[in-house]
Amino acid sequence: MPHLPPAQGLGFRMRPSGGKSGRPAARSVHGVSEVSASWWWWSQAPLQLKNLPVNSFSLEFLTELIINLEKLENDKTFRGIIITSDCPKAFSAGVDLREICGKNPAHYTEYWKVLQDLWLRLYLSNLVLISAINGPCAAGGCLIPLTSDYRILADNPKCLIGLNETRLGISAPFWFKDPLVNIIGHRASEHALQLGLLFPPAEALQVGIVDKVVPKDQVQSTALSVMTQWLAIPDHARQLTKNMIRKPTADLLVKHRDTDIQNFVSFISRDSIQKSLQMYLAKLKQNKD
Ligand SMILES: CCCCC/C=C\C/C=C\CCC/C=C/C(=O)SCCNC(=O)CCNC(=O)[C@H](O)C(C)(C)COP(=O)(O)OP(=O)(O)OC[C@H]1O[C@@H](n2cnc3c(N)ncnc32)[C@H](O)[C@@H]1OP(=O)(O)O
Repeated sequence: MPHLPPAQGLGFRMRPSGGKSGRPAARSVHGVSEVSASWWWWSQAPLQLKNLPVNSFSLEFLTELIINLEKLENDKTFRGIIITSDCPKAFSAGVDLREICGKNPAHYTEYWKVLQDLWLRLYLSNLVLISAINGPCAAGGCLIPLTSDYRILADNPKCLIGLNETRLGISAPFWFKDPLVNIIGHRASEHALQLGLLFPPAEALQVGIVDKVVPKDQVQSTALSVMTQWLAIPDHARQLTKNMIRKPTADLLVKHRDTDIQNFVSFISRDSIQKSLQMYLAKLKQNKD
């Protein structure tokens, strides 16, 4: 892991709500983020993503997320995580475009490798992962939902979800496409991916990219109730089954990850792509005004 300087506004929060176990809240500060590990409910941890303003995946944020997931995975008292956003504007805006614009090939290589690491850790996690999606998530912003076991989306027209890469003039990586195919099927994925569809809640539910749509103020309580159902299953049986179903998909990335990195680095280093990225970033800033 690279050494990371302290940063403000970056972190993950595990919010206490009068935990049933009676355990005292543990609070520790690590490098870039403050992690307050408390018990909210027996063996489930709410993980709130907070990289203001839009939870874009900076290298630093990705690295911290991986470290925190590893800690939860190794802490045998946790059996599941509810992942949500603590940023009002988005669940996640995906790849942080500043990480892939105006940097050098070594940086792009490291960035893509860490993004792959996060995907692998999530996709093969032994924990029950539930995405409580309380904001928009486009393209790379779908990484966490697509690698989760269950997705709950807030019923708000701003909460668009989907792999819209083609609309940005790029193609989704195969390891984004594969989980989508596994979730919504081949034909629906062809349609969604080629057209770069971003689904509003009702359509997202219909196509199956999310499992439930509920009013925004019920996303957390619904996630808790779904988690209770999943935790009623013995861990070892559920984990073996999850692994059996997901391993072939994960193995594809493991096998092809070096080639995938090379392809990404050579693509992103092109002058034409760098120019498009600069224009897209400028457009995002203009839209704000
Ligand atoms: C030509 C484009 C090419 C893009 C990629 C090229 C190559 C990559 C190759 C392969 C990767 C494939 C797989 C993954 C791809 C991705 O994830 S690409 C990123 C996809 N995400 C987006 O396009 C989301 C863009 N953002 C938005 O749509 C909106 O910001 C929003 C999340 C809906 C929130 O809207 P709003 O509430 O109106 O907030 P603002 O638009 O004002 O945004 C606030 C600030 O956040 C900055 N920002 C937004 N998204 C990103 C981002 N992805 N990376 C970095 N920064 C981002 C935005 O500029 C604002 O900044 P300032 O406050 O103005 O400084």
